[in-house]
Amino acid sequence: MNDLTWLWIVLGVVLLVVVGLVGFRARGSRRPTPPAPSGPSAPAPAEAPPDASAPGAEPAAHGAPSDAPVEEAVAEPAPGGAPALEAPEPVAGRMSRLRGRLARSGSPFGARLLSVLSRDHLTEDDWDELEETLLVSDLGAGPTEELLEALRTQVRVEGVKDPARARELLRAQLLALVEPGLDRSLSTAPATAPDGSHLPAVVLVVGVNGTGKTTTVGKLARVLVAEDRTVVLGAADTFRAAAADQLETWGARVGVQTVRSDRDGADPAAVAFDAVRTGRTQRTDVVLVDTAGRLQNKAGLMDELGKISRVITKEAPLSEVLLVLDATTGQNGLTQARVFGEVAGVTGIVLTKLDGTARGGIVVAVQRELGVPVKLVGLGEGPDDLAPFDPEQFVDALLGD
Ligand SMILES: Nc1nc2c(ncn2[C@@H]2O[C@H](COP(=O)(O)OP(=O)(O)OP(=O)(O)O)[C@@H](O)[C@H]2O)c(=O)[nH]1
Repeated sequence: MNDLTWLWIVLGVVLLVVVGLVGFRARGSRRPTPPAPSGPSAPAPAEAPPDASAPGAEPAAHGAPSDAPVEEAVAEPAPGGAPALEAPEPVAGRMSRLRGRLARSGSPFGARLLSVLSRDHLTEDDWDELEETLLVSDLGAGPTEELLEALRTQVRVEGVKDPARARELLRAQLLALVEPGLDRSLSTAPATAPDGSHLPAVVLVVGVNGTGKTTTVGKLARVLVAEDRTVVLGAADTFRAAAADQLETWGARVGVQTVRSDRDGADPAAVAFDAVRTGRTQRTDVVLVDTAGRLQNKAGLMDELGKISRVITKEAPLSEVLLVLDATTGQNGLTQARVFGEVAGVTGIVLTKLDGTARGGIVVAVQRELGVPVKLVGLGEGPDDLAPFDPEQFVDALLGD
């Protein structure tokens, strides 16, 4: 071989190495592609400019951490190239599966109550201890007073002879406060319009930022998919840039389409409208609409939620308005609940992060505050850690058995 041949061989090898390196880097930086095509971007018939100057408007500082668990959990690509669809866990039995986490929201609450109640002769100090324990659990002043009154009467009449009887009394009283008779079912059945066209059930999800709305919409989509319902998601949280991506990722994992806008700060009502229209034309059972949760003045909130509801109801009636509340925020959560209750016509409460608090009494307080039932509870960051609320299991978990 002469010198020229060697030169060609060396050049060829260098070229191969360069091409290989470029290809490797390009593959490493690609985002996972969802299996379902994303929905049409909202045509935004009445788009408003981003309202960055609104009172209380703020960049969502928690955006990054809240996205992390979803992105990490994207399914591995199937052999065909598209990510494999996940099969959500069955809904029945979820609360018992998550009972260990629920128990954390009861202890030491239940244990302390039982230990005081089982004492031989209850002194005024014992009753004070009971009252303090109940108040610390976020049960609220009214329900605490009612519970103590009922217990005092029973103790006076029949006495409490043993821990088993104490537990029985306490269980019955706590259960009564949680109101087991309330209708906690979700209205997710589609209907037919007078003109014979299809009307999906529309569920609007509201609440302040960071409470877990987007996560809850994603988990709820899985609940519905597990029940063989067809679902469309509407990413009407156009305020936080990553929210639509986060929602789309949740949907893609179970083959659910997300309707979103291509533009940050697009009119949320336009996106919500588009999602519901998509649900109508595709004859979907349920449309779940995520909204932005910025804390602002009541008038601004009323305007925004009012517009979203009006625009949606041009297409289909609202079946549910779910208020997402973070169980760890205690009395602050109740103040938020009051405002949303007044402006949004809430039909049910989703209490998230019950796994992260020892203050399970909030269930009672928030139901009293709004006069609507807790329908779902969030018990962790896992995709299927959302369960229909079951009062009996909840009280049993509080008391531990
Ligand atoms: N431990 C626990 N974490 C939860 C639960 N629900 C949601 N979270 C976490 O709460 C954080 C905020 O959730 P998001 O769904 O982004 O909250 P958001 O209300 O949509 O926030 P905005 O889009 O800013 O309005 C995320 O890290 C979630 O993983 C729950 O039940 N338990």
